[in-house]
Amino acid sequence: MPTLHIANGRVLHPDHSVTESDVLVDQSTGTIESVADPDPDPDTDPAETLDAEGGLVIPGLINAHGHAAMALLRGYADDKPLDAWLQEDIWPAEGELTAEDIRIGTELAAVEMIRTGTTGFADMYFEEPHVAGVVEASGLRAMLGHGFVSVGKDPEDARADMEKSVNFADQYDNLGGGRISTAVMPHSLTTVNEELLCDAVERAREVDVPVHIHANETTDEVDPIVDERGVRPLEYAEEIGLLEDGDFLAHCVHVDDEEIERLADSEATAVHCPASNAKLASGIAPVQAMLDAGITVGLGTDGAASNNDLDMFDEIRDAAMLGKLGAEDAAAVPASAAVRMATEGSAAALGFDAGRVEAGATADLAVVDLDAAHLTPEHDLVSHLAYAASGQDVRHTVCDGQVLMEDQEIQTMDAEAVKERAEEQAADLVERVA
Ligand SMILES: N[C@@H](CCSC[C@H]1O[C@@H](n2cnc3c(=O)[nH]cnc32)[C@H](O)[C@@H]1O)C(=O)O
Ligand SMILES: [Zn+2]
Repeated sequence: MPTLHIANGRVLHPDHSVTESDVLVDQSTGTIESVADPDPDPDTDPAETLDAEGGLVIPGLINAHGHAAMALLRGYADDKPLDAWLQEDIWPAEGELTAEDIRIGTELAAVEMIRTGTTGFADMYFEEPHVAGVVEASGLRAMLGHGFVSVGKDPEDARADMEKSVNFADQYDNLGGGRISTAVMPHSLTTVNEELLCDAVERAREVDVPVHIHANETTDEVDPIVDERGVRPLEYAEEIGLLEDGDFLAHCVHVDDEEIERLADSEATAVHCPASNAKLASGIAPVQAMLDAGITVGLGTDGAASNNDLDMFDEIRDAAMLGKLGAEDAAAVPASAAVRMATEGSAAALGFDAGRVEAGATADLAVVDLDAAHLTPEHDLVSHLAYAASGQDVRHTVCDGQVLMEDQEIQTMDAEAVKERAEEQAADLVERVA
């Protein structure tokens, strides 16, 4: 049975204590076999050793909301609010996206994620079978779904798109050696009409997958629901059958106290996207209040076109910074809470048995190099993860027991070729849109 030995480093445990420990990974099951004191005289001869000397073994970070192929639209349109940005720039460009654009954009995202210690991600986009192909080849873990809207569409086309979302979720769940899971993904509570939303939720239950949706991202999204229905969006969400176990809501920026309570009383989770919310000036989510209420909160970058990178270390820092500003309290969203959002919070939101370095968990890990001026001195390593480290400090990335990056060299993909191809494809896309 092949064993991966992550040796000579320190380990961040689920309680956020740090010890000098070795991690043994059973590569046949992709799980962590043990986290134990370093063995000075190992009598077994592990097939593979990853040297973590001077490094910290952390759970692989999990990006719980995004649109991976939008990496191809990074820097394409900036400095606009959500509605104008989507309608004037992004949707017209997306109208021209081919399956090949999406495959290459997703490959670019995969390279960036592996490079920066992200081992799992959620993706709401289109041409998802091609996304699944990239997930399979890259070795990452992912929760995938076909996103759909009804606004601006012929009702029959919109219904067909909803069916496509259900069929994809049904057919691709648990593929990729179990690394792929799926959800039905209506775009938002305002861009999909009530009838289609209700049907999508019902169909998701039938095929036994969760629902992922953008919720309460901007006031422009909340106000029409309140005006037309006289209820807050999350009450509407519950009325149409959402907020069940496994459902996860992106953003939750403009949620009032009653909605926070409703979400806390439900089995659904929230995914906080601080950088996207700041860049589109959507607002500041009441993250500390959500955590205090007992809501499981994960962390996501959203698409690279509204971030503009997929580095989850940045996201952790933004979550802590914005959380403090929003609560007007420097004690809000402390380092440890922000790190937990990107690890166990995101894992719980996506239903991954990951987000912790512990025997029995899936072996989704990253090793962060601590030997850097910006990570010196070592008063508090959790503080460093939240406030000082970046994805560029990641030395090794492991997912499902497979080494995806060793010594900053990606093993499963040709990073240089992917970048070159993405550059060409993006230029080609811009010509097609013009
Ligand atoms: N527009 C598609 C379906 C939606 S897929 C997911 C969509 O989310 C969009 N998106 C990206 N970032 C955000 C965000 O922050 N809020 C809302 N939508 C976003 C993205 O551009 C993409 O169109 C259709 O024709 O049916
Ligand atoms: Zn989004």
